[in-house]
Amino acid sequence: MIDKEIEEWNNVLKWLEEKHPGFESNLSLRDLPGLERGMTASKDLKKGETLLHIPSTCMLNPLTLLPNSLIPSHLFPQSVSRNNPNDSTTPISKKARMEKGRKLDTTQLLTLHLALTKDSKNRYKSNWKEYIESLPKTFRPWHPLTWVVSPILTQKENVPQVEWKWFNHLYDIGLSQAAKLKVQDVKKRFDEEYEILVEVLTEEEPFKSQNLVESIDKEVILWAWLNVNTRSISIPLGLPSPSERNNHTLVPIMDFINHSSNEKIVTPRVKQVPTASSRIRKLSMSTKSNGSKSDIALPSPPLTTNNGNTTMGLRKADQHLLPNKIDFKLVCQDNGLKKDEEVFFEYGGHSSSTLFAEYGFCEIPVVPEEDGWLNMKYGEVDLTHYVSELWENQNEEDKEEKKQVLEDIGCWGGNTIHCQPSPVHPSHSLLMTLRLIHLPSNSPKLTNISRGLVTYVSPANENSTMMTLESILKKVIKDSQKRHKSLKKLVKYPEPENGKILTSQQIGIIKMLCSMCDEEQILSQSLLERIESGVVDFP
Ligand SMILES: C[S@@+](CC[C@H](N)C(=O)[O-])C[C@H]1O[C@@H](n2cnc3c(N)ncnc32)[C@H](O)[C@@H]1O
Repeated sequence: MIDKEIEEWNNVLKWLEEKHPGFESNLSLRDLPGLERGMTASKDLKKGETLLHIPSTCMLNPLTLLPNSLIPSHLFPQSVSRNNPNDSTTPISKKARMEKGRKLDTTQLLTLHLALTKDSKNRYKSNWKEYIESLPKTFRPWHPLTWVVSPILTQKENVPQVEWKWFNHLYDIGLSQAAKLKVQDVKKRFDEEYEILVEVLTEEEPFKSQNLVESIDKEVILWAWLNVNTRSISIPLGLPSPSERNNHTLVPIMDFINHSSNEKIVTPRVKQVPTASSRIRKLSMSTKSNGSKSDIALPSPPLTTNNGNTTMGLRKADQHLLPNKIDFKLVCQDNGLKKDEEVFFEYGGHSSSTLFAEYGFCEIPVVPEEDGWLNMKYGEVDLTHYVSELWENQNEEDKEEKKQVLEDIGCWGGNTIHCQPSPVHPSHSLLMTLRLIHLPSNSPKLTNISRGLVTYVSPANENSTMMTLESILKKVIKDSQKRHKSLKKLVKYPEPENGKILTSQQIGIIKMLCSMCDEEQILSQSLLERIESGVVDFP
């Protein structure tokens, strides 16, 4: 197994070296049993030395795919002007899709490309074959999306039902309401994309005549979709909004780098630099570049990017980045790297529950004690579920009016508590939501609140707000302790009906979920103590 992975890794390197001039790497694959696959320094490296240079030609996105694909070109996302007012993030109905002419966004197109490589008759060969073979082979059983997508349809492929039931049960008993909401959100996105791709396979030629919908089943699409969603990097491709759905790419090698938010160990952010050959062409071009500064700095998920300072000796005026002519470059951080030290970068400012729902892991502090959690850069507890319960008790008219006010001041949603900047505090949105919940119907203060002129309502309102926050925090702690206990029980008493000892992977996942309980309890307890000691002057 490990030999196979090393062979696949060597094939990718060979492919990059032979077919993609400009590729440079000082990274090696770390593939040890029990450890997450990752990238390490191949030798001692000093500040500023190149860790990795990935040419634009080897990236997998609609622009590189268009001349190299059997997917009909009319399905590709259209390169139109930005900020098209008709673009929307709302999914459109099948009828509307047909009337407008079917188009796939980048996520869907890349998912389709990966899925087509699994055609049993091998009709869809990919120029990225070596890269695709290096991708994770399956996301079952560890990615939480797979815990809520039943493998029933794939029984023919012998996906073990017993294992799925165990993970589905784990989802029920081991996830906080906040994490469940986020996993459900991922599922909703997957279900929508799946429906669209089935339509494409069923109705578009040549897929329709080839009856491809039979050979590319849901399990294949799930595999492809999760690869795209857990591994792509934002980049300005000049494709229409919503940008986070269109302007991203798969990037060989770079997508083997794991996440950390620890500033002491992460490399400087990924730099986007002009593809070497594009510099000459670019200087003689009179057309306007699509790569404005704001495009380049686009911080959209899954992985953050930054142009940093452009390198390659270009003058400031020449620093345009052209879609499809952008390389990625990683350079060594200030304190250098020792040979075999792991290389990380930050995927984005994500909380544990977001990392878990989207990528299937969460970050655990080096010292997983109280201080460790309180010092995490993105430490957070999401109270949405508890606030929604209170919100439901408001009368309908109140709800509408207050929701509008919260939207006006940008405080609708975001009911979280945070540990940075220290000490633990509620978000402004959470405070404003609780203050409004305690505001009498038709209060004259609503107008000034909606104009952003007033945030503090009255001592009595603040008192009620703090009491509610206290009671929510107590509930969070209680629920989290209960969940922690159930998780511990799972490890202690493995499933009686199959009598099997848990695998190390199952135990690892339970430990991760227990850590998320620790984070919830430590942050909530810390805020509770602040409130109980009389700190009520939150801004
Ligand atoms: C972009 S890939 C990184 C490479 C990946 N480890 C691999 O084997 O191909 C993202 C995935 O890596 C894993 N990952 C990334 N950072 C991690 C971390 N700090 N701890 C555990 N798993 C991590 C998660 O499974 C995530 O979905």
